Amino acid sequence: QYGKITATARYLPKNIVTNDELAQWMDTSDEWIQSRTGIKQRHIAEEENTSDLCTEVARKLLAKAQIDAASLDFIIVATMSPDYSSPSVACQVQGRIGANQAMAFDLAAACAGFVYALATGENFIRTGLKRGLVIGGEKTSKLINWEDRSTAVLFGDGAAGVLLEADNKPSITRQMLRADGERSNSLVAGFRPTKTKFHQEDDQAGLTMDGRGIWNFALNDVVKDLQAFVKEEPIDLYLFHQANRRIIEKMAKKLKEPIEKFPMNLANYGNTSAASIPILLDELIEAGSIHLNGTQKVVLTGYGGGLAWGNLLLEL
Ligand SMILES: O=C(O)C1CCN(c2ccc(-c3cc(CO)ccc3Cl)cn2)CC1
Repeated sequence: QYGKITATARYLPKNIVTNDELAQWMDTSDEWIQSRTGIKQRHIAEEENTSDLCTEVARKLLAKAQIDAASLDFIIVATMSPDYSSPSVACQVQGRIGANQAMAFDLAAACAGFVYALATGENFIRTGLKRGLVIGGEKTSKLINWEDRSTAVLFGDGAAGVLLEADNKPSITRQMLRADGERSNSLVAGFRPTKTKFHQEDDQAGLTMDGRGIWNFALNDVVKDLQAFVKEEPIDLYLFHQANRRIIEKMAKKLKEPIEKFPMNLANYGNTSAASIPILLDELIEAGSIHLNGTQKVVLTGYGGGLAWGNLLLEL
């Protein structure tokens, strides 16, 4: 048996912050942000934390699929911004929706997290589990250094995910998961300093990113592996992690594929890290661009902090 995506859902915190709003108290401008990133606005959670965003997604998935939480075998949450080290976000979701038969754990692969998590869910189904949730959820707004205009304007909060169920036909037909820890300082966030009787460390400044380094990684390593991954196979849609419009345009050019195959919604959400691909997937299904009738070849590509990156080939 194989995994089949049978429902998708997204949840965005209600507070929308426009570029102009940021420009009121940060030395930036709508013109700079839009021209360099393609971002126009982002959702920033207030009292809601990552577990709240992911719980809303789980509730929507159960309602859409008309299934009972107790019928779930697993819940995997991909996040770089969990509420706690323990309990995991996945366990918090499991308890809040009453999925008392589901094992549950978080997966940390930053912006490649959803691709890693969906591959992991697929592998559980191929080894016998029947049904589970795979969710990407972030509140990176709590990790960001809001004094650093080079990163604070890029990120947004949000969550989205899929219901994955056993089916006798394969639809996630190829996986490629990669990492390069030698470039782990390319995107750093969430350090917990030791402050004990035995050892004391200073706080770190909040999220830092080597933009140039990740830019080159995306255009070189990610593109090269993607070419090997798709080989000569005709692909209908490429759902890329929504980090930056200009980067995606350059990657499409290097792949010699028309930009129409690379849908982008980052104007509305900014970079939502592990949530960006499932938010895009849910919007495309809602808009009818993806029909879920097994006729389309869709590649999901996550890439970012770790460095971690990965591709999945879906026949949706
Ligand atoms: O134009 C400029 O000056 C700047 C140049 C640097 N930029 C970047 C660079 C890298 C990323 C990025 C981030 C992640 C993390 O999710 C993953 C993947 C990527 Cl490609 C996003 N923006 C912004 C505009």
